[in-house]
Amino acid sequence: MYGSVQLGIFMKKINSRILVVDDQVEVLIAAKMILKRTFETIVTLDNPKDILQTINDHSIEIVLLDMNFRVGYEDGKEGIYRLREIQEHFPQVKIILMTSYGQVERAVEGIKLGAIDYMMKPWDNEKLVHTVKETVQLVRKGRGKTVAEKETSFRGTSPAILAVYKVAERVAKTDANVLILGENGTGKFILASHLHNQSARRAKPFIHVDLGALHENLFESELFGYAKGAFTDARQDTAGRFEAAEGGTIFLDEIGNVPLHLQSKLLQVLQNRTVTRLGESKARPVDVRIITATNTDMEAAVGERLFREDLFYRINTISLSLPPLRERKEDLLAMFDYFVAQYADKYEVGSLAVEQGLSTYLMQYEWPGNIRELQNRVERAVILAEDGLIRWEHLGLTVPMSTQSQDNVLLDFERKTIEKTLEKYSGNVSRTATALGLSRPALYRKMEKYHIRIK
Ligand SMILES: Nc1ncnc2c1ncn2[C@@H]1O[C@H](COP(=O)(O)OP(=O)(O)OP(=O)(O)O)[C@@H](O)[C@H]1O
Repeated sequence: MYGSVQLGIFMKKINSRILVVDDQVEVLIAAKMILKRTFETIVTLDNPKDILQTINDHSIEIVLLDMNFRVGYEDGKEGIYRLREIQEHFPQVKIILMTSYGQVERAVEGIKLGAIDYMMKPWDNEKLVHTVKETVQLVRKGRGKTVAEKETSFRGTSPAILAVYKVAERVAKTDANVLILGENGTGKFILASHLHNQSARRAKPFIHVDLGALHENLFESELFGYAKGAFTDARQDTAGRFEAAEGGTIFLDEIGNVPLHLQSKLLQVLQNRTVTRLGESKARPVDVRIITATNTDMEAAVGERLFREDLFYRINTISLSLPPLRERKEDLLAMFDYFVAQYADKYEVGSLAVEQGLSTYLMQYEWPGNIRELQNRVERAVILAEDGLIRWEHLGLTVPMSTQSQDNVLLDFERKTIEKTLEKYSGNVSRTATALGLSRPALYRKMEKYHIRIK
């Protein structure tokens, strides 16, 4: 019943460039056969010495890297060496390690060094494809971070964000379905992964599915899986994302985009806690926590009958609303500094200063793209900054100038900067003045103006 109509759709591959490195040619052939069904470009290599050149020649995004390349040297050291080499030259490339029985410790060492994941050889085909798909998503979303890094993300101290995270801490421990609301770029993904990481399910998978990016025709097979022969291109039994998340959490992003006829299928899964693969009649139980997110007004969508009310109530046991950045401006400057430091580190540009008065403009701007926009603009600015100074024009923004409130923000910023710098230099006025690019008398005048005393 899922025959030829879907053939064309299933032949559409994920656009990604993947390199598999292993000294055993059979392994390369097998990996290529499996991966090429799903991914666009698969390059294989049996000599690790050519890795860097190959990554460069094919603009590789993901490397599946064996850990041993010579008979008699099976301690995984060479894998670690190659991992470091790739990271040094191509820090944006994501690496999945392939390891044999008995070498998990070495693979874990690799994860600590920044590899995204590891696969045991001989691998399970479904898991291989699944892991690579997850990594493609990380590449796409620019989130090639390890779990540890995600946890260190900047949260802020504004009442608006603290309130959300206070509820989140309580909710995380439960299995309640959570609906995260918020404009694009407000940190919904970060919050969802935080909920998972704080839950008892943390050691199990966290599976992110962007329903907004998922073609309607792929919805069922992707989420629920399919049996061999269910449609022309279904060459083997394949688990869907719900099964992949077994024991863990599934994060259904952009839930508001699911068309009505598919909402009922989703509702069935949520109600029965079972999934039925396409082409099968057997219902398989799944133990999965469900977190959803959207930037659409769900109540309005329910009112307009675009979203099923029963499904809405089921996903909405608890809802958490992330404030837009313009409503948490208390966090803006600290978050700006956080991203500057992060990108200065990434691009190895040393420490960067910020043009005087820049914070005024930052505070004036509305940030319609929220944290993502701030992050992207800072990245751009760090790249464009000259002589160690970030200027307004590096951000590529235009904002009207010179109102009373802007002046106040500017003064406030200046006062805080002086206080912080004095603190940093333990009240030493000469060193503070030098750090701020002021003469000592000028600094004293400003300290007097702001009533700053040395503690
Ligand atoms: N608290 C935070 N600390 C550091 N970075 C953050 C924080 N919140 C969000 N970001 C960054 O901002 C960007 C957007 O965050 P995220 O993807 O979680 O938002 P979103 O609401 O899921 O966006 P969208 O709705 O567009 O998918 C990401 O690159 C993320 O790393």
